[in-house]
Amino acid sequence: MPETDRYDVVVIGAGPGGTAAALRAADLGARVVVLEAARLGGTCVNAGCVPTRVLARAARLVRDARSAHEHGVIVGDVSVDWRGVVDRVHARVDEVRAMKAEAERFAAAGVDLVQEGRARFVDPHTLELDSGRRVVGDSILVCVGGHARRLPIPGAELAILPDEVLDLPALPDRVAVIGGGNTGAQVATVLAAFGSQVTLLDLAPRILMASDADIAAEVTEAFVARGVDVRCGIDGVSRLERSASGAVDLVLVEDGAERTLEVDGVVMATGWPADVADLGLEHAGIAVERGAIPADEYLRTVVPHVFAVGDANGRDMLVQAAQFEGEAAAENAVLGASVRAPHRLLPAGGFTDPDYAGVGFTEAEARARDAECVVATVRYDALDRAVIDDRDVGFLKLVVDRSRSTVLGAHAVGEHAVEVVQALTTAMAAGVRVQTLAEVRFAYPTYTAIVGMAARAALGSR
Ligand SMILES: Cc1cc2nc3c(=O)[nH]c(=O)nc-3n(C[C@H](O)[C@H](O)[C@H](O)COP(=O)(O)OP(=O)(O)OC[C@H]3O[C@@H](n4cnc5c(N)ncnc54)[C@H](O)[C@@H]3O)c2cc1C
Ligand SMILES: NC(=O)c1ccc[n+]([C@@H]2O[C@H](COP(=O)([O-])OP(=O)(O)OC[C@H]3O[C@@H](n4cnc5c(N)ncnc54)[C@H](O)[C@@H]3O)[C@@H](O)[C@H]2O)c1
Repeated sequence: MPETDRYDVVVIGAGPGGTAAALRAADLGARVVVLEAARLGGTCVNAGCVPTRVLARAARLVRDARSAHEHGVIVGDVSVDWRGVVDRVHARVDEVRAMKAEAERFAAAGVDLVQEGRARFVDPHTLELDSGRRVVGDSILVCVGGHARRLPIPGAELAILPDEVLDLPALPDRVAVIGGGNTGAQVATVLAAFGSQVTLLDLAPRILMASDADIAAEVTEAFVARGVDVRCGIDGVSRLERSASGAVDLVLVEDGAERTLEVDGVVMATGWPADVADLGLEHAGIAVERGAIPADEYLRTVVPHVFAVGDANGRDMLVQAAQFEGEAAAENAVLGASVRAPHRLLPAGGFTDPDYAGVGFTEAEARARDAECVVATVRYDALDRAVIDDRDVGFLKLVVDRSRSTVLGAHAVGEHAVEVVQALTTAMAAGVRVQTLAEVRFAYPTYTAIVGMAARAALGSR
């Protein structure tokens, strides 16, 4: 007979969502176990945010080294040692993993950690691991995250997924990135900075569909200025074929006509379905919809003692959302449903070049609610610090209500755009009025000074 353990709360997955959930549930006095099939930390640390940030930093270094002569600094020829870049990524990931020390934090909180393979439901309260061990929970928090989607097209095996970029033996001379969401845009930025000729393809009419439309337009313009071929609104990618020269022929349909693009590599960044294929959700009575586990505002699935958190529920696929949802679900599981998602303020940003970020309503969302809302945009070329640094591409757009008192949304592109939006998120969380933001004295010369400029513009413009 396999061993069976009983817990108040069983957490599946130790990414940002599962880690936050387990620690919160333990904090509330529950007996908690975390089941993790792979490395602690989940997508974020091991394959997502952290490696992407290290690559983004290397890409900036290339850019800055190439333009150093404009500042009177002579650097000489700049080239990329791809193996060196990859080694650096792995080293930084290990450093961040060590810093996060989930196992130690679980032990200190009295949370059991079981790493005996993948967990799957055998009934609504019981999970079985690859080892055969069974774990029973009063509540089960499904924090399994997701994975990159491989398009179901002939020759798909000739493409790589975003986390496989680091496995490339060398940088491709010509590369097609399919999908211009946050992931595809970041992959495009990095490969372009490292010298690849990048074509970015998307079915959607523009890249970064989740962002404010002006953000997408500005990032697109910057990409094009750097030689990235951005092709949105394509009808589809039909197939990939190995060409006679050993390259890959990517066959796409654009404006109704079939075209072939010869490239040396293809990266598919076309979506992020939940990791549910082998989770046995059918044994718990839960159906998957559009690649995710449906959950209500309290993060409960159709089975009330089973919660779906983070990327697994397919809503806001961000670390900050997963952590918030993990804590909320833990409280709802232990204390009874009272904490709701989604979150009112969820800043998000992408580390392309230039950076972009947003919080709150986009202009389109705000106008759909009230066409008379006020929008003020200040461009980086009016910001002293951006001009001083020669980083004057970008803008901050502030969306405020028609009475010009409340910030409804903020969207920025440009150097340190994510930090600029973060500053506004803090103000929005504190309910700071536009008038107050306009009166704040910002240190000179700083990027965040643009917050005061935009607030003053919002008060002045009709
Ligand atoms: C390239 C890339 C860059 C990103 N950059 C950012 C960024 O800059 N900022 C940001 O906020 N977000 C970013 N994200 C998104 C972010 O990584 C995710 O939103 C976040 O990791 C979701 O956390 P999670 O806990 O829901 O899932 P995950 O982090 O995916 O963790 C899920 C865990 O569950 C485990 N698991 C899965 N199935 C089982 C099973 N059956 N049994 C046991 N264990 C299982 C997995 O091994 C994994 O450890 C990025 C994503 C990608 C792909
Ligand atoms: N910096 C960050 O915060 C960050 C970075 C990466 C990912 N993420 C999150 O992870 C999640 C997944 O992001 P993602 O970019 O991998 O996926 P996504 O679903 O956000 O974007 C996929 C893109 O691929 C396009 N696409 C789909 N099928 C296609 C096809 N056949 N041909 C051409 N284009 C096609 C879609 O139109 C879409 O623009 C998102 O929620 C994102 O917010 C966040």
